[in-house]
Amino acid sequence: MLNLALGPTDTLTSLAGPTITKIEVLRTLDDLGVAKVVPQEGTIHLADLAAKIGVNESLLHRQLKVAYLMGMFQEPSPGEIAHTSFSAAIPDFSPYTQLRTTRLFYTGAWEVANSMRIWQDDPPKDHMQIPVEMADPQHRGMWKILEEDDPDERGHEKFAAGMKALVSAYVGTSFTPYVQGFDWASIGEGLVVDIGGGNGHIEANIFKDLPGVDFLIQDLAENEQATKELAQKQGAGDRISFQVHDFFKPQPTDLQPKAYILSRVLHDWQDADCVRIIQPLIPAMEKGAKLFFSERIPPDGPGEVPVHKELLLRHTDILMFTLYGAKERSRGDFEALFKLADPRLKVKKVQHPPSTIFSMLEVVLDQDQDV
Ligand SMILES: C[S@@+](CC[C@H](N)C(=O)[O-])C[C@H]1O[C@@H](n2cnc3c(N)ncnc32)[C@H](O)[C@@H]1O
Repeated sequence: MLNLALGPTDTLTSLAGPTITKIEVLRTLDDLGVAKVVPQEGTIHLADLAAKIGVNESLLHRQLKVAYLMGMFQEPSPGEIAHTSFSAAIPDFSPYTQLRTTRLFYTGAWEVANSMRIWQDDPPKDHMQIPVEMADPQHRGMWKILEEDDPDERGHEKFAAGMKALVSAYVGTSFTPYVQGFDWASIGEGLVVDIGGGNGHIEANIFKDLPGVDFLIQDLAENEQATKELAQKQGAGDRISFQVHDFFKPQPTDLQPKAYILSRVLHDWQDADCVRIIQPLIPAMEKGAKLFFSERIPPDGPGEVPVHKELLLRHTDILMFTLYGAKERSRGDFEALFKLADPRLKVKKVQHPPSTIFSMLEVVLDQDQDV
């Protein structure tokens, strides 16, 4: 509707101009911590605000004047700055805003067209065809850059915080879809392993709802301390533990988990890598373990979900290509992928909880089927 009202040229002018500026202004004000200094109730004078964050008053005012047009902050009387409900939400979402607008993500986006020109084979012949890797002078992968380039040496910690902010934003303060979206009743008591579980923020928020279940977070060593600290802080020190584990390697045989969780892991990887992540889980599945996935699942066909929701799903599909040469997968894509990993893998249930953009997918091994 808006495109029709504006016409093609104004739509393009808006996209290539003000739309980009809006994102830049959000990033700038977020980076400066403006939303934390503006009081939740009442106002703060512009001069005081500028002094508190240590910037020039008139430069700040120019950024704020764009922000007002987005419904972000307001100036109820000249020089007095107050929150709107939108700007009040900025601090909680800040880790994701900062992650999504980092140099790393932007430089990758610059290379998407170049990557597409040379990406003729699927899977590609070498990693150099991935946009982020093409943009990096040393052609490092996304996780390596994250680890090595963060000025505070906290790249992984910041990434995990971004993931937490994203989940919290969609489901309010609760992680309910992780509790309601999987068949925990069939698990009863025992161990559940979260593969690529980051800093364990999901378990730290659901363990109280699942009294019989202990969780083991497996991830890269960079996430160990953060997981332990978070578990302690939430009073889950005896329920949530951490194991450094590369998910391409065989699973430790002594664990015998009731289920594995893979939340937002597969969308970072191309099909062949996903197969290498799933196959080490088959021995435990032959003993009854289930797989619980949480992923964005775009529709197989048009019109299956509302346009605004499909846009949220397709936006990360492009992002996954930019960062990893990977993708978001529809239910059909997942079924084809599981078949590739082991033909006995069956999608038992897919749930699309209304309160989140993420879907919950349960997969079991059909032991009666011959491989
Ligand atoms: C997109 S994050 C998802 C984090 C968490 N599961 C969530 O839903 O918020 C992907 C995770 O995979 C981890 N990861 C990347 N490569 C890995 C590897 N080879 N072995 C284990 N974990 C890895 C990252 O450190 C990161 O925590």
